Amino acid sequence: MTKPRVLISDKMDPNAARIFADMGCDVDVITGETPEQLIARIGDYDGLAIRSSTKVTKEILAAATRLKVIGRAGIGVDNVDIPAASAQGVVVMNTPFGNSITTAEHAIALMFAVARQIPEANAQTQAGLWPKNGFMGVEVTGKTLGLIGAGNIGSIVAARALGLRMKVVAFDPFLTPERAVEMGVEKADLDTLLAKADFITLHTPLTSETKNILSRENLAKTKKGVRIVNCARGGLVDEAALKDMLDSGHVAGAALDVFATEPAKESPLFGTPNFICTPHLGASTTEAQVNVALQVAEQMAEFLTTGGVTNALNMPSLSAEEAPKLKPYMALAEKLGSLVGQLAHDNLTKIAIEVEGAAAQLNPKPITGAVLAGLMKVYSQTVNMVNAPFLAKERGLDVREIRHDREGDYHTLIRVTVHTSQGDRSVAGTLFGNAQPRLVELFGIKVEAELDGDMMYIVNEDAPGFIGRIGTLLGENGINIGTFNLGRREAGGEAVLLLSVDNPVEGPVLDTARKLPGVKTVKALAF
Ligand SMILES: NC(=O)C1=CN([C@@H]2O[C@H](COP(=O)(O)OP(=O)(O)OC[C@H]3O[C@@H](n4cnc5c(N)ncnc54)[C@H](O)[C@@H]3O)[C@@H](O)[C@H]2O)C=CC1
Ligand SMILES: O=C(O)C(=O)COP(=O)(O)O
Repeated sequence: MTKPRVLISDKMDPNAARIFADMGCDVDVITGETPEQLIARIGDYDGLAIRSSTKVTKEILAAATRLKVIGRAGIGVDNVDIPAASAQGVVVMNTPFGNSITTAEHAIALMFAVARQIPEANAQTQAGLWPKNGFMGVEVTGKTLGLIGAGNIGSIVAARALGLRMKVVAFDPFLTPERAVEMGVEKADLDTLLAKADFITLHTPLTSETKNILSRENLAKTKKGVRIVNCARGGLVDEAALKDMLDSGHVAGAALDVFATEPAKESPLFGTPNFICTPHLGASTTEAQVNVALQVAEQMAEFLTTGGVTNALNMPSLSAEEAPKLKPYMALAEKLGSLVGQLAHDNLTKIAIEVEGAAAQLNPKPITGAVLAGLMKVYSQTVNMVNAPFLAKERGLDVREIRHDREGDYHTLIRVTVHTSQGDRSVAGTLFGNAQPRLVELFGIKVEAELDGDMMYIVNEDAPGFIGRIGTLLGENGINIGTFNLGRREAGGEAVLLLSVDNPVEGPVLDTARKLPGVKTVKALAF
């Protein structure tokens, strides 16, 4: 098997490259390239490991024909076009905790730096000015910290602030009252926070809701003398309004680690008194960088070599332990989806995926993803488990997952039922020896067939002589039959024939087969 190839395109701790190599990947570290250079290169890689500098745009994804996974050594993934990656079937994963302590500590460091004007005092002292009377700071003890966003980083900042004997007021619509009590913070709405806070720190992602959350209007609602720290994402604070408020003295100090446009090589804020900044250094400690590098490389290599999925943002997790168990089920699910897609794909509005017996003990999401991927191969060459649920949703397909713990005739079963203009159609399959996918039911008729390679599907009136006739037709056209699977509703009723053939059955042979006496349907299938 050829090794998966991974590109590390942002500066990352060398442990990442080592882990990729140790876990069986070929890895290249090529950082600082232009988008054009990356577009020219990306087609050779199965995995792309990034931090925040590489912007994974639609254009880059379009050139990434082999790409299976993007791994973000860090938290924020706003530099990745996730809908485009999902549509293309590329898994996007991050490392949601590896740098949170470090980033929380940076927020606290910046809070102290603005409270005591440390950067400016340092600069003037080193310039030989000894400005002992030029600086008067404030204590943080007893002050109120307004926390916007109380997730992983916000919670750590809150704990540190409480340790510094501050009061913490938090605004986060998803913070439950119980969790607020547990954290020792007061849950508040945004206006209350703005009115109460002596310091405000931000810890939310940049979304349509949080963009400009500290707008000019909201900044005007803050207490005079407030100090503001943004270590989360540029765009949360209106930078022009912040400049005006610092100039007027309403805001006593501000510290930004992140800017609306990065790299921020110029800004009206630069040079403003009581304004300090760092170049997106929130995650830049040795500890955090080792954490995220190890984690992203492990997650990506595991996905590329075993199919295990951890911390993916566009697909359900699948542990390395689960992945081998699920693999044969996913193969069965994809084959059943594909069979349904090839035989009954017109006007599909609903699909139900039922798992029974041993299959019901497994994570249902990958099974559903595989059924949908098989089903939609009829429409799309690039569909896979990652993008199939998105494509199904886009098409308005109603997808249901049903679990039956009981065992029926088989110890494990997956049944796929679609609702078509002709009514419900159902196929079911099992695993022989827990490994070999087998079709066991086709549109209400019991059969037993391996779905593999080129096949032919025939529905006919069950009557003597038919099998001979079809055998002769295929033989005359040089088509060798591999396996022959027959099922029927009742003697003399409707019969289904599934043949595996050594080469595809072409149109003229299918047409002749359709004209044989008693034949209702003939179709070539491929798996
Ligand atoms: N400066 C840097 O180098 C770093 C920045 N970050 C950024 O810090 C931010 C926070 O990261 P985490 O705490 O790990 O994320 P998280 O997902 O654990 O927490 C985010 C919190 O924001 C809350 N939130 C969402 N919408 C909100 C809204 N409209 N109003 C108020 N709260 C809202 C969520 O409910 C959640 O609790 C992210 O943007 C991340 O990218 C993370 C690491 C390093
Ligand atoms: O993890 C995050 O969200 C960060 O913003 C850290 O960014 P970086 O990896 O330092 O470019």
